[in-house]
Amino acid sequence: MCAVPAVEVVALHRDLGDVRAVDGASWSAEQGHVTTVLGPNGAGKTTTMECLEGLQRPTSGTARVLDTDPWRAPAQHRARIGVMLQDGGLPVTTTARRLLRHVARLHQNPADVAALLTRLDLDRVADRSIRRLSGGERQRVALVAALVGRPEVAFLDEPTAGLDPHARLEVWDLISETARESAVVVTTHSFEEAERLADHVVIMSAGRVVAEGSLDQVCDGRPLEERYFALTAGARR
Ligand SMILES: Nc1ncnc2c1ncn2[C@@H]1O[C@H](COP(=O)(O)OP(=O)(O)OP(=O)(O)O)[C@@H](O)[C@H]1O
Repeated sequence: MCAVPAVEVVALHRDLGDVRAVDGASWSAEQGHVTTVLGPNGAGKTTTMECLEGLQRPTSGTARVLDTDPWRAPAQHRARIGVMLQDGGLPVTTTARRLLRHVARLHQNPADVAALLTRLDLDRVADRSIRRLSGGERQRVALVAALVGRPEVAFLDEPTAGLDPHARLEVWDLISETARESAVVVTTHSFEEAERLADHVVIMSAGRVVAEGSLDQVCDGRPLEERYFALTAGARR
């Protein structure tokens, strides 16, 4: 018997006005794996993620998460999913600690907020309003908010963009640990991040998937960076 993948995208199209943001993409992500999605600006990564998060409706094709259509999913489904959006999307008048305790209370079996704050070096700023945090601090709060409910699937849109090297290591460590029990899907522009984290790699270009597989399969004996440039040459839009 073949288990259904935690995340499945099949022939996904998404038109936004006269732009075909996603153009027939198909890929999947498994429980217990970090799947990294790479691709040039405008390749359709965020649009695909938003279809999987139930924030956008596919024009055609399917996006399924835990064998459920995210667009029509009930609240119980959403509680099983963690989402970190590219622009954070955090309320700014509350403190990180209050926000994260609130999010934790929405879940049945949350992780320990205090331990996560310490782990991501946020203790010092946790009682300050989010408005007064640095960009990198906010980003780590957004990551904790996505993971505190111990989601079965986590979608992390560029989780380490702009983080300092210490913070990046802490975040990579947390993502790898999370993936022991979940499916984690990470969009990134960092080859280093993909090489360190990925069990599975998807490369998108101009709305399509141009490569998918393990790092070894996608790289085929060459550096990821070299493969990426060869696969996406001329496709920026
Ligand atoms: N609301 C919108 N209306 C029209 N076009 C849009 C809209 N949102 C996104 N697009 C276009 O859809 C395409 C895919 O955008 P998307 O944000 O999915 O790319 P991306 O791969 O996430 O890029 P980046 O690496 O810059 O985050 C781009 O050409 C973008 O300009």
